[in-house]
Amino acid sequence: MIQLKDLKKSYGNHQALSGIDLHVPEGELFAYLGPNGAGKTTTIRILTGLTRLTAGTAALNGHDIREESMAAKRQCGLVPQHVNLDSELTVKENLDIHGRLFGMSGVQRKQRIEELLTYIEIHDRIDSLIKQLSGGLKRRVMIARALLHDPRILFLDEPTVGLDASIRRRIWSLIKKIQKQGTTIFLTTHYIEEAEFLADRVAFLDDGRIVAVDTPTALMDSVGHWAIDWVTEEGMQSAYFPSREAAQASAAAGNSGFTLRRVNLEDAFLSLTGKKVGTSTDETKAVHGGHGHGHNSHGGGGHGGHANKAEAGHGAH
Ligand SMILES: Nc1ncnc2c1ncn2[C@@H]1O[C@H](COP(=O)(O)OP(=O)(O)OP(=O)(O)O)[C@@H](O)[C@H]1O
Repeated sequence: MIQLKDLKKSYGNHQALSGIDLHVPEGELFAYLGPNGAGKTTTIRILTGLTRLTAGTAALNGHDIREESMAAKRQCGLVPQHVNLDSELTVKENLDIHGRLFGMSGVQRKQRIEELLTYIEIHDRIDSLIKQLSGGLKRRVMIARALLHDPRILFLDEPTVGLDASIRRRIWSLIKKIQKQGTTIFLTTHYIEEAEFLADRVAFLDDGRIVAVDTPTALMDSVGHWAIDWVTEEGMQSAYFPSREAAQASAAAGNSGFTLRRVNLEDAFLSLTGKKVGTSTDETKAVHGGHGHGHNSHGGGGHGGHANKAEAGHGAH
């Protein structure tokens, strides 16, 4: 369980977090979604004891991170955004060092390392040097390292950034498997599909503030179910509709090319903030069309058909 009350963080005059309130119950997979600089990593760094909060309170499984910092730290494991394994050491040696830091005995370390490497399916690489591993395998070793002391809460900061789609999906399965064991998972991402696929609930973070917290479905439903996109001189525009038929009817009334697709979390974020979250890797959902459409009719079609502007091409990471 993670509890934040009015959490604030300033770096000099810059307020990175402006009063975050959150409750993540035990066993939940919670995604923290926001664009670059929104404050995702700062939140994780505070919760894992890597940086100090400026105001407010935070607790992990009831342990206040300031008053009971050691107990709070034992509750959690962290997989940081950037690979920070020792590349000249083997998988086993990297994990062993971490176990020593947590005061585990030699027998405990040996047993747990064997168990975890089997669990994450890289036991055959136990004696490989880190520098010989692919990006996906390094990420798995980092997850194993974070789980070594058997934490009840796992923080994953952009766990699949830079990995290709098939490797990303393997990491997603592993994350789901870890959650099934009862671990609370707090994950930051700006991959829309990652939050949609994995999360029980999602928080939208923008400029140090939470603008919405709900299930992915509820957040998407608040916008509509189907979207059409079209390009104007001002950039990409989108309109949202309650049904595919309504979206198609509106698109057919126009006179330029359009894309018909399902609404996603990016649309929900865009509706609330006017900004894009970041990178969408979804290649499959869009359907292209293009005849008879007047742009100004977008958004007028029925319930939920509202328009939004997004800068074309913005948001690549
Ligand atoms: N050590 C620091 N000193 C000064 N400013 C910082 C520091 N760390 C972060 N910031 C600023 O705080 C804000 C939040 O940064 P943070 O790294 O938490 O964002 P983020 O959502 O994790 O972004 P990203 O997706 O790029 O990792 C940004 O404006 C960033 O420039």
